[in-house]
Amino acid sequence: MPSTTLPLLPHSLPCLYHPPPPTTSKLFSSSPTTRSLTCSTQEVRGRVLCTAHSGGRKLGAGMEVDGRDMSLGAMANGTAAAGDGDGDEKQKQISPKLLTLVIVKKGEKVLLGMKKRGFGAGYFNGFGGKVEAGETIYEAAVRELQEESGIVPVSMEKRGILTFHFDDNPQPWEVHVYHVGDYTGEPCETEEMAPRWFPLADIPYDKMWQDDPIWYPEFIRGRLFKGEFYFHNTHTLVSHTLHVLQKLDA
Ligand SMILES: Nc1[nH]c(=O)nc2c1ncn2[C@H]1C[C@H](O)[C@@H](COP(=O)(O)OP(=O)(O)OP(=O)(O)O)O1
Repeated sequence: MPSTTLPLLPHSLPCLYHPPPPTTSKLFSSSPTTRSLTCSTQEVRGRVLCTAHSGGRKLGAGMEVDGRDMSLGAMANGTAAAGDGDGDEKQKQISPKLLTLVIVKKGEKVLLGMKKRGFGAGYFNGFGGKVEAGETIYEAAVRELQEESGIVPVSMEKRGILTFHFDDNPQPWEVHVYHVGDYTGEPCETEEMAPRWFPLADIPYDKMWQDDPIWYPEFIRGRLFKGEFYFHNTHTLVSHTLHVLQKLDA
């Protein structure tokens, strides 16, 4: 079937939104998060050794379990830290960086932006970015949408939480995905994004992050979802889990 790609939005349209000057302080985490990992144990010379796995990946080994109920956290250097469930981690965990991603879906089409600079440049994606100090995730989602596409949501609801793990970055990214069905203003090209409408049947997955073909279909079906994605060298998807939910707990 011939492609029915919709035209690019006019480049010359001035964006009405003028972002405030950048702030220097950024919020990189909400509260410390304990990730659940699989721990297989074996006895070695009278001591119990734990090997931690998450998403099929071995994270590390060498922890001694002394009979208490232990929880494990993934660490920067790929090892595991132990706590007894009351917050006394022996090593500090790396909390995920919080980000937002807003996808505008109206009728049978979706608004994506070609990322012009920074992380993910060259990919089509929704609009979003890092949650800054002093703002809620929802507020960050509204701000990033406005900064990157020039539009303001009339209604917006959270649809998913995706966590991206990288073997070349110790800090996971927790991306909160929102749906906008109605908005005010006109999408226009900004310094960061060049917006463009795509028919739902023609989403350009070959020019998007490798996880997108896995969860976009659930987003398009109107479902709630939570996923974990593991990347090699930032861009190559190695493994994942994705769960469709009745309710999002965060
Ligand atoms: N694997 C992935 N799949 C996906 O669909 N979106 C991803 C993704 N990894 C990151 N993203 C999204 C999350 C977020 O909306 C965006 C990355 O945000 P940015 O780095 O552009 O943040 P900022 O706009 O705050 O950037 P700066 O102002 O340049 O620091 O890419």
